[in-house]
Amino acid sequence: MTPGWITTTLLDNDTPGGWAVARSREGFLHDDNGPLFPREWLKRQDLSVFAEHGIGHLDGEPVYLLELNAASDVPGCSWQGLRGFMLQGDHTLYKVLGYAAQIGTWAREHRFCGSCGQAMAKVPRERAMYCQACDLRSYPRISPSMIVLITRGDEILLARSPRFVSGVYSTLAGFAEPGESAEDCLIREVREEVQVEVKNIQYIGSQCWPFPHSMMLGFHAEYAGGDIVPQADEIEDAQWFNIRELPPLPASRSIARYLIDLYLARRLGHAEPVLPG
Ligand SMILES: NC(=O)C1=CN([C@@H]2O[C@H](COP(=O)(O)OP(=O)(O)OC[C@H]3O[C@@H](n4cnc5c(N)ncnc54)[C@H](O)[C@@H]3O)[C@@H](O)[C@H]2O)C=CC1
Ligand SMILES: [Mg+2]
Ligand SMILES: [Zn+2]
Repeated sequence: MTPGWITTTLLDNDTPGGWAVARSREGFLHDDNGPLFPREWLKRQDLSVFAEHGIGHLDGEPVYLLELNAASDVPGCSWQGLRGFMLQGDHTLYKVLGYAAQIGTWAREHRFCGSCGQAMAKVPRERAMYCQACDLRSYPRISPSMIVLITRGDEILLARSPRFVSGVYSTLAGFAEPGESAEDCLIREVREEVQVEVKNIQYIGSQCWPFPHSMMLGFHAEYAGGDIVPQADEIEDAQWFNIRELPPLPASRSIARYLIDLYLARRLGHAEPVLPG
């Protein structure tokens, strides 16, 4: 048995047993033991199953996703969105659910060929959908996004979007566009969002962000010039904050929070945090 969570495409839906998670628009089903259920038990519940996907092995046991048409009532269980599992509880289980969500969404959105419109079929032993007419394979979509902490000595640049929880400020982020390097994207996003120039861009680390399919690439950059001008509509407010007087910050498991905590630790001589993958 290999411990931990390993994704796979090798599972056969006709082989009984293993664990299963159930996902609807309301999130994942869970009870007091969490979101993993014995698969055969789950399939006996009154669920409207849209698709079933073998997704991986957890501590050597196969795990399947039951993608549902709608949330239904299962006695003793309730539904919780993926963000709730990200914020608290077992991080490995959150990784299982994050992968399940991305596979479920992608498979649902790639039932038909984007080129000719015919039905696509699952490719055996590969996470891909295939159109025979076009000889076209569609793989799960991952959207690279840059996220950057900009610093100026003891000050850090944080901003808030109108979508954030009230009071919370975070690092700047944005999606890569075709034709850009990671650095090009970072420089463009920072210019667009606050009209500031940066230098000494350093890659720090990455995080899968399955909301719905981002891959966050985290950077540190130093301020090089310009006065903050927040982008209309996108940025409600942006400010330089002294590291000793910070506003409410993003959730502790996010890479945004990690980039901030890492800089604080280095600046103040504290132990460095660990980035949850
Ligand atoms: N894990 C973390 O700590 C954080 C993650 N994020 C994530 O980073 C990503 C980018 O952040 P934002 O500032 O919202 O992006 P952004 O600054 O690029 O603005 C969002 C806009 O980008 C466009 N867009 C949406 N999906 C896209 C895609 N797949 N490719 C290209 N453009 C797209 C839309 O017009 C949308 O309104 C989001 O997924 C967000 O949830 C943002 C901050 C912290
Ligand atoms: Mg942004
Ligand atoms: Zn086609």
